[in-house]
Amino acid sequence: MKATYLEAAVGQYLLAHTTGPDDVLEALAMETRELMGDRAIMQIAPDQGRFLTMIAQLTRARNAVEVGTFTGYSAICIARGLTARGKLNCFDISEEWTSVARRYWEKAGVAGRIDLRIGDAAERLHDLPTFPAVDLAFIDADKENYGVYYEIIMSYLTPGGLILVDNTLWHGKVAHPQEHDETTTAMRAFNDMVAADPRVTSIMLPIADGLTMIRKH
Ligand SMILES: C[S@@+](CC[C@H](N)C(=O)[O-])C[C@H]1O[C@@H](n2cnc3c(N)ncnc32)[C@H](O)[C@@H]1O
Repeated sequence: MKATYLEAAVGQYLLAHTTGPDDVLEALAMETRELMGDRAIMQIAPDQGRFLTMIAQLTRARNAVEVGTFTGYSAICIARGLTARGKLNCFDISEEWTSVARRYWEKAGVAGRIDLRIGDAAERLHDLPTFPAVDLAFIDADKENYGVYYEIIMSYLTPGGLILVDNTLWHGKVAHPQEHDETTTAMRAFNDMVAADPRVTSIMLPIADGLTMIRKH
């Protein structure tokens, strides 16, 4: 369970009362555990996946961006929620991990709506076309660079567009000033920056490891 700040029974209850993943996502989660071992923890949780699809549907998103794709679970969830001719541009540094993603995108029937760019997202995000504007983004990569990705995506984001950011509670450590490790400090700085950003309205949701939803004015 990713919501480590919740009592385990409450976390299990919450998952049991959320529409679960389909067979393709279940198989992807299983293969990711088999291939990646401990690294499989990087995959988003099933309730987050459900949330991403719903948000894409509710916002009628057409042009989405994902930073941090890994084996492709969140990308499937976003792509499934896009409008009929919607596109998702994914960014990741790993050919190896995203080769699994490509296989599962085919199985999920969403390969045709996803473009994957391999390389450092801080550089590759600048390759995005300026039209159509981005209306939905998901940031789930190296935490120390969240601020960089946020600023680049903001420059492509349409007014009213949404950025969703994963791991913003960072196991609850951001709320404890005695925690000073590099990632906690980076995540705290990112959260403070978003909360003070006059360009946006934001809400931090206790879903999985913390998911912040940010709407550009
Ligand atoms: C937490 S995982 C993403 C999990 C994914 N969203 C899912 O649903 O399975 C983080 C990913 O960010 C990628 N990453 C790390 N640093 C990066 C960078 N500088 N640019 C692009 N991707 C990066 C890693 O290769 C890894 O696949």
